[in-house]
Amino acid sequence: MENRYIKLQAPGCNVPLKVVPGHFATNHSHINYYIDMTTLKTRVSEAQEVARDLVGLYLYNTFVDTIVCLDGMDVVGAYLAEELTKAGVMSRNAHQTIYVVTPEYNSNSQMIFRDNIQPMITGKNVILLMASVTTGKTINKGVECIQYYGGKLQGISAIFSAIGELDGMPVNSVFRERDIPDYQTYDFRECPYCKKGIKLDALVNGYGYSKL
Ligand SMILES: O=C(O)c1cc(=O)[nH]c(=O)n1[C@@H]1O[C@H](COP(=O)(O)O)[C@@H](O)[C@H]1O
Repeated sequence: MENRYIKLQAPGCNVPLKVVPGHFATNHSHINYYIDMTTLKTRVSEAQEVARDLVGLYLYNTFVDTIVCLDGMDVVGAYLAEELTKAGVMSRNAHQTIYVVTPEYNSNSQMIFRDNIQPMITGKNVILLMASVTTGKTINKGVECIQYYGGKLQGISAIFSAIGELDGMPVNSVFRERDIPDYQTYDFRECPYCKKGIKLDALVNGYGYSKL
């Protein structure tokens, strides 16, 4: 798998998206490309570039108090906070600085925030930041969690998103479906690869992949 990477560019973005064609299962669907975000999420120069691209998608009259990171997006989240501040996006936090937090998953796979983190969500202007979005089901869980704790959702951002909006809320992304030629996502019951008896190459989630 490591040798099958294809690097794709998006207009205005200086870092490529690495994708691997094949047959993969996420938590919510089967997909024909694994999108490898490893270096975009962990290499400082790449995370900074992604943050610079994402900041342009926010209006300067938006308030941002907290960035909730899923999919291991904390490094990008910290740079996004810095870029938002540099761009003049305001925070209502007492110390004029943005919080960057990650929810915990409980034993029922629900996203939760402990008591010490809840004040960074309740009544705050929140951005949800993800690595990749395919069906939007993970976004729904994140939004449910933010709203449960009383956060005010101001935006959703991702490095890659196959959808442009969810329930009227735009999903801002550096890379879109059109940037990956022939990107397909299937309900596992309808997956044409499975129907042809083609085995899965790997299971993928926000941490990475495990080959099968
Ligand atoms: O389906 C993805 O977006 C996805 C593609 C991929 O190549 N790798 C991967 O881990 N995913 C994960 O699938 C989840 C999003 O899928 P949806 O819930 O279907 O939008 C996120 O947690 C992604 O990290």
